[in-house]
Amino acid sequence: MQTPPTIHLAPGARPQAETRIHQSWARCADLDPALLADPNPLTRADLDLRREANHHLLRLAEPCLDALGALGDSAHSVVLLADASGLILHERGSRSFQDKARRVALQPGVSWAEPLRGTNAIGTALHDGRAVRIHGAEHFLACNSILSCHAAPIFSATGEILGILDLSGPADDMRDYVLTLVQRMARGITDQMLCESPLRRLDFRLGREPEDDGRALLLLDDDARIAGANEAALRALDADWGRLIGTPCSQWIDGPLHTRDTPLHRHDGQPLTGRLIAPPRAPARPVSTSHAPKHPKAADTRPDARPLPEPDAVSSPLLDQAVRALDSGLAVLLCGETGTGKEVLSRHIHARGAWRAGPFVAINCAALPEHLVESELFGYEPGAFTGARREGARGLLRQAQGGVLFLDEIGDMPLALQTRLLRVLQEREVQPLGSDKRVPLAFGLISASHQDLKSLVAQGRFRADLYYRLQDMPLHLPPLRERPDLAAFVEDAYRALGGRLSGDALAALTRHDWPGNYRELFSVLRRLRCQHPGPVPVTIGGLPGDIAPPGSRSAGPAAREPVLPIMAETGRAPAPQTDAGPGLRALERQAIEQALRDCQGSVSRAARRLGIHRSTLYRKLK
Ligand SMILES: Nc1ncnc2c1ncn2[C@@H]1O[C@H](COP(=O)(O)OP(=O)(O)OP(=O)(O)O)[C@@H](O)[C@H]1O
Repeated sequence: MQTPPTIHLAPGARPQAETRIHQSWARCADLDPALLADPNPLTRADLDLRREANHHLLRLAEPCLDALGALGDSAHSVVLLADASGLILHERGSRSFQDKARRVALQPGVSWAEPLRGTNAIGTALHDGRAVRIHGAEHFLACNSILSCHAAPIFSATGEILGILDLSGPADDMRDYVLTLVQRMARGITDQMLCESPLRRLDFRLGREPEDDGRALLLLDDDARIAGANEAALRALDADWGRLIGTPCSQWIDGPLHTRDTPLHRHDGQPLTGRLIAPPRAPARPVSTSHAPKHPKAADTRPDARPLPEPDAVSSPLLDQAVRALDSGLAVLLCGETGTGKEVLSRHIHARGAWRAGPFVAINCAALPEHLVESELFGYEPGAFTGARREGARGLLRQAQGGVLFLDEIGDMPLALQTRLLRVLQEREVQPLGSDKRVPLAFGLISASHQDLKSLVAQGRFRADLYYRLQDMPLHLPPLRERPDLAAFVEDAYRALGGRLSGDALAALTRHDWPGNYRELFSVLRRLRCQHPGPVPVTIGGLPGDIAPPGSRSAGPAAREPVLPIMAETGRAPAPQTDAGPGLRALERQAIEQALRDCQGSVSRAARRLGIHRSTLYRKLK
């Protein structure tokens, strides 16, 4: 163990700073010396990927890095931006000090998390979630005593640490104002994030006179619930993010909210002044349906008239996370097997989030015709190429302006197109074919894939930088078989169709693997109900052959009922029918006619009830 540090408290510094540094030393006491001695910087390519993964933070921090970098240059210091794990992403400032800092691995590509570098400003600020200065011998590693470092966490609007801003200089040149400056800059990055949110914002301050404690900002959703806050707002309301987020604003602030400065009151009667600020406008209005794309299978800009299955215990927490992320400008990536509800969830995210006034544009990247892909996505000017529409085309990306762009099956996007898409997402601008103008884009971005994008990246089939750009908030939709409440879910779903299941049938349905997930389950249940329209519970013998265990199909009275050979929309071939016989066609016909009668002749509804596509039903009716 090294000698405990000498604490250099700045004049006016609070004594707990000393305690915090001692606590950090205590945490570091058992660290592995090998880890500390050999910081291994990331390769350039890996560092680029980490930067890409933090592109949102980098874009917001850029002006601060420039401003602090200029200061660092004149003060022989460096300014550093680290990600939420403590890995240094960027540096600016004095070249001569950068060289010195590199000797102790204070450089991009190296993590300064406490477990790897001992007590230090970046790692300790990250651990404590609070700004800190670590000066000279306060550093756990003796080699770092040449440094005087000031670091402050950068918070998201809901209180997660997104990264750390740090200004480090030589230990013999300690300046007291630097920590306050770094902290203000870090808070400024959070404020910028709140100001860019597509939600309404309440700018307020304690008292009636302007003060110098920074603007208190709250993001409000349409129900006037608090969706985000900065640190000044936490101080002004004497609250923390955990208590504020999701609660009605009226629980904390009394008084009418206006777009001009208005006297308000804190819940304990303290006077406040505040005003509502409208969200930044999207650069263009949402499109009308008359601009619907030529390839309806590849893209869908029409509102979906079908009612969405309501979020339940499994999808609700995912929905909350996704809405929060999208509203703070992050890209959401939904991963999950086919039929796990990725599109359903994305439509809910659109309906609940701040982009809901705009369109929902779903693009199936697997179905985009390759030769038209560029023009369909990016749009074109009149006469841009042979065969182009005379009036030109806006392109699907612009159709999503002010709304949500849903890139489904993103793993199937051709590599060349990935490069172009990446550029558009980085620059937030699109240049239609044949045009020299760039059009700014503003929309919430949700992507989805049933494939493991990481392994596609490893195989060179998906661009790593695009992957990181799409997955600010990666969410996994669990397959049906992982639902802890699967039995109750299946039973309720069948009851909602008006039928009942015996215990053994329910057990078999619960044991089934459901490779087609919800799509397959609902298709099977609808088919089952069609075969067993009466009130008698369906027994295991009545289940399709691939779901009932071998031998069970002859067990009960329902076992004699044949299974209709209607192909379920699971994307798989129908299971082998053990009891297929000459009467099957007649039975199928009977089921179809019954469904049509039940649905008053509506082919669409009958097809839905039978679990087949409308076109399949038309074919069978011929
Ligand atoms: N939680 C749920 N409860 C009931 N039905 C659901 C649920 N989630 C999805 N579904 C239904 O399952 C079907 C598939 O849903 P969806 O298209 O959203 O899945 P997906 O993951 O996007 O599928 P794919 O990867 O094949 O595109 C839809 O008919 C949808 O209504």
